[in-house]
Amino acid sequence: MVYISRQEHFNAAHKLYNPSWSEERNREVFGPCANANWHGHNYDLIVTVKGKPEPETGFVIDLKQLSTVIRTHIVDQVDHKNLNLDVPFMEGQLASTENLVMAFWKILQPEIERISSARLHSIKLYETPRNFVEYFGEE
Ligand SMILES: Nc1nc2c(c(=O)[nH]1)N=C([C@H](O)[C@H](O)COP(=O)(O)OP(=O)(O)OP(=O)(O)O)CN2
Repeated sequence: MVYISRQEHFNAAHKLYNPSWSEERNREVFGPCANANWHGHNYDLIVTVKGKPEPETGFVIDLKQLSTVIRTHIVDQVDHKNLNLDVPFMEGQLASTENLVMAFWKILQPEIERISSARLHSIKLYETPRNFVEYFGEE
């Protein structure tokens, strides 16, 4: 089994805010991340798939095709957007890094299976160079 990864990048605005809480509670829990006028991040997204290299190509998956899938279904939907307001698949969810990777998994898994016999292994999302989340599809 070989694990192969593609990294993509996007910029997006958000705030961490629970609408069922008071302003004070949001400020207490989320601090400056609850700022009413939003803040932005330069996100780095790393998608890893696993499989056996195909004898005819030596590829587990064509990285160009993997990049196209990630860009079309994720990056184009979130880049230069407000994650709380502009992204239908995040509607009603807190725009945390954890919730983003889980939403990305639901979208990418079937798309990767459609183009390849490789399987999605993990999604890693850097919100800042020091804050990142990795998800393996477990419920
Ligand atoms: N469990 C989570 N905790 C936090 C998340 C998150 O998505 N999940 N998000 C945030 C903020 O949005 C953001 O990541 C915090 O930014 P910041 O404090 O500026 O982090 P930096 O790494 O840039 O700065 P340091 O100085 O290293 O703290 C908060 N928590």
